Amino acid sequence: MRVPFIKMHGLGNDFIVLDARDAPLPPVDADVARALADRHTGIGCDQLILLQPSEQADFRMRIFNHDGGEVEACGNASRAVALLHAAPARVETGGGLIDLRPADGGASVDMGVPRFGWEDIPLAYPMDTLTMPVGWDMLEEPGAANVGNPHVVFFIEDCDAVPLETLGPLVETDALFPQAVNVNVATIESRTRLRLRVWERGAGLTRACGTGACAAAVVAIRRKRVGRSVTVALPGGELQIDWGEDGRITMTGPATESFRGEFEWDDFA
Ligand SMILES: N[C@H](CCC[C@H](N)C(=O)O)C(=O)O
Repeated sequence: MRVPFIKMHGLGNDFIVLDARDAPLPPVDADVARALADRHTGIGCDQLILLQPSEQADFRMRIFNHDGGEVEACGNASRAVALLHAAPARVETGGGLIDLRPADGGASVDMGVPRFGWEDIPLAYPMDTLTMPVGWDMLEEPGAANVGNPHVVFFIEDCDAVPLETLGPLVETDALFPQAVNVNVATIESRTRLRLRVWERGAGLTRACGTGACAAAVVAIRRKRVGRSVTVALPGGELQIDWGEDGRITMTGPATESFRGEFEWDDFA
């Protein structure tokens, strides 16, 4: 069976998008996702995005990490899907309902209300999540947030100096995080700007992470290090994060369609 796909990215965080809203596809499981995501033997992506019909929203967006694991949220992919859909939409995700609004060359996404309770992150046991009394080598006293998916955020003098390829997986898989965690290292540059690098759960170092930008911004705001409107500068480019008085996070930034193609399903299933 020949299956069409759309290759997209948000600031270099790249996706294979399978659109099954009008015509069903064979079931996508971890093995299929991992095979398609493989950059040597597959098509290659950080996340595989599957669009399906929804009973409770305009459509459903399912997210599979590079390692095949299905997860609840993906900020950059939400903007890519908004570009594809080319109209405002309410989308069902594993992390709840989100609202997409295409904006010139990208999109604005209502990412909902972040949660900060230790059991919401989740953590394995009770702990203050604004300044956690834990550390791994040079990474200490992070904050945590669930923005549809779990994030831990370390504030560092220079986030570019962190050996994230070694410390990232150490934190990602620590037993403190029963569902693993996305690992963010941030440097505050001013009251309106922070620099961010992310080791993503199930995907590793990516050029950008939309939910990471949301998590780093709200933790920095809770710590009164920045105002409620923050530019987050990631290796792949910038996102605008606004945390409204209503508690909802709005993320705005670019999205790009790279190319379209098709593959033989049986080669990957
Ligand atoms: N690795 C993330 C999913 C993708 C998030 C990132 N690509 C984004 O743009 O938010 C997780 O396991 O929760």
